[in-house]
Amino acid sequence: PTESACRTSFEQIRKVQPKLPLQKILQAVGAQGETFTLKEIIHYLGEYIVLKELYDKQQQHMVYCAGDQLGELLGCESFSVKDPSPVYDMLKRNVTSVPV
Ligand SMILES: C[C@@H](c1ccc(Cl)cc1)n1cnc(-c2ccccc2)c1-c1c(C(=O)NCCN2CCN(C3CCCCC3)CC2)[nH]c2cc(Cl)ccc12
Repeated sequence: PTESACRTSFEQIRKVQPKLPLQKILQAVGAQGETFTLKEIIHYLGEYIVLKELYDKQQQHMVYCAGDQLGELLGCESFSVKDPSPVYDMLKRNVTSVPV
């Protein structure tokens, strides 16, 4: 079962514009352009975590982002991928919706 099954349709299609600090993180993993779907942003953030090895090799659901720009944005030192709320709260604060 893919996690996208539980994603709202909004995340699948509507484009949002990340604010500058989030945009910088997405660009670090090769994202191009100014607007993305939330699904794309989540995908890029996952790549970023892997690329910067922010996840715990033993407990791979734990992300330690203290000292990283991601941690600044999230306002936390670590989080579990099993509890997406800090990430979605951060996204709400760091994207603006693009008028249709
Ligand atoms: C369900 C999903 C998720 C998605 C959103 C949220 Cl708010 C939580 C959780 N998820 C489950 N594990 C991860 C994960 C775990 C460790 C390292 C990187 C990603 C993710 C995250 C994805 C992603 O796009 N995931 C798909 C393929 N991932 C599987 C895990 N894979 C890694 C597992 C550890 C070893 C390296 C590969 C990478 C590809 N995007 C994210 C972005 C953030 Cl801010 C946080 C976590 C994730």
